[in-house]
Amino acid sequence: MQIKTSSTMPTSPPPAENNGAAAAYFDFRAAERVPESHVWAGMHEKDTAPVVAAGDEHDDDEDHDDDEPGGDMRDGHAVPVESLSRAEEQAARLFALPAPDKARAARRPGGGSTGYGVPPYLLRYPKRMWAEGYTFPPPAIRDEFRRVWPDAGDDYHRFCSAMEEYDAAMRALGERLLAMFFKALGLAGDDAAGGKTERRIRDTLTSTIHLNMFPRCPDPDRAVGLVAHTDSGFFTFILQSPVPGLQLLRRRPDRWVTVPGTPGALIVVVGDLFHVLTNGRFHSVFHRAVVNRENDRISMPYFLGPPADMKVTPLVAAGSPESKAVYQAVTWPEYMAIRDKLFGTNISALTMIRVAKEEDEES
Ligand SMILES: O=C(O)CCC(=O)C(=O)O
Ligand SMILES: [Fe+2]
Repeated sequence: MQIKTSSTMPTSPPPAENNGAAAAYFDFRAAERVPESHVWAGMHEKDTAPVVAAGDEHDDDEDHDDDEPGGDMRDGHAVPVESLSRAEEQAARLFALPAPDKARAARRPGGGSTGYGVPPYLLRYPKRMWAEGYTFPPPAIRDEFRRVWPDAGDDYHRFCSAMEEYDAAMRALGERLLAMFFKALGLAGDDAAGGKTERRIRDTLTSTIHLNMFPRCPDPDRAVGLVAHTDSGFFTFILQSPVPGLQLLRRRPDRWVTVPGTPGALIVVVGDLFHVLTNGRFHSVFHRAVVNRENDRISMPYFLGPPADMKVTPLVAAGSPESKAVYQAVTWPEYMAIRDKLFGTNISALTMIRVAKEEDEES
């Protein structure tokens, strides 16, 4: 199945002052109601046109047939299910640890996003998400989680091995998907101009894992698991569990589509830098996570992107209708700096680096 999406910017709330003290997680387990600090009043109403079951979504005549989908469910992904379920099981064990154990791996000042706690960019919102989480680059797994399990016993080793196995599986999938995408774009093969670029991108792909826990919520309509955003890198894999919660934004009319809880299915979310790389032929997709009253939900998004020093330059296929690059070449940090400046506005960072009109641009 395919879910077509594109890159409208939904409304976002005004920025808040960064408040370090707010970085600590609230005790979700004990909550009998959603406290003011976590209430996103009006957010769902304003952003959510009726939520449509994804199964009703396949026919899509009003969309652009020649665009590639921004979000795509692939359940024939050939990733060993044991690798996925072992990682999920270990993530669940991690989140079930007592709060002080989890907090030992807290994000360090100046340490970027790595660690446990509210990521710096989420602290800029006036309200907190109904979620807790870890962020780490796979090479840091053993160091990071030694903080949670200082004795480096069996629990530590089981966790690290499961995450390393997950990393290897997702990375291999990322490399395969990259090859498929290049083929779909007519850029594959040794002779094509894209062949060299493909190899360079594949050989330098960087990755980050998020482990998100969205606890069940006494008033899910007034809380948000993760606010609407696009991922900024190339693409992200989000494994689906039986508990739904991921929503993708679909256009015309704008509405949030709930991805069904299909265990073992992987959603591929296209990020902004892949939008740039493909010169707008693949659209980055707005998505968010909602919470529910009955069940906790764990997600383990796996992000793939370029190294920090790589200029991402739009690939223009010979003989394709887009004969000119639509976007300026940017590195990931340059792009993030633009996104950062635009926080709290409804201006998309992609618009800021656009140098020519996209063929399919909405008028
Ligand atoms: O948990 C999900 O389904 C979405 C997570 C996500 O979009 C993210 O961490 O960037
Ligand atoms: Fe995301």
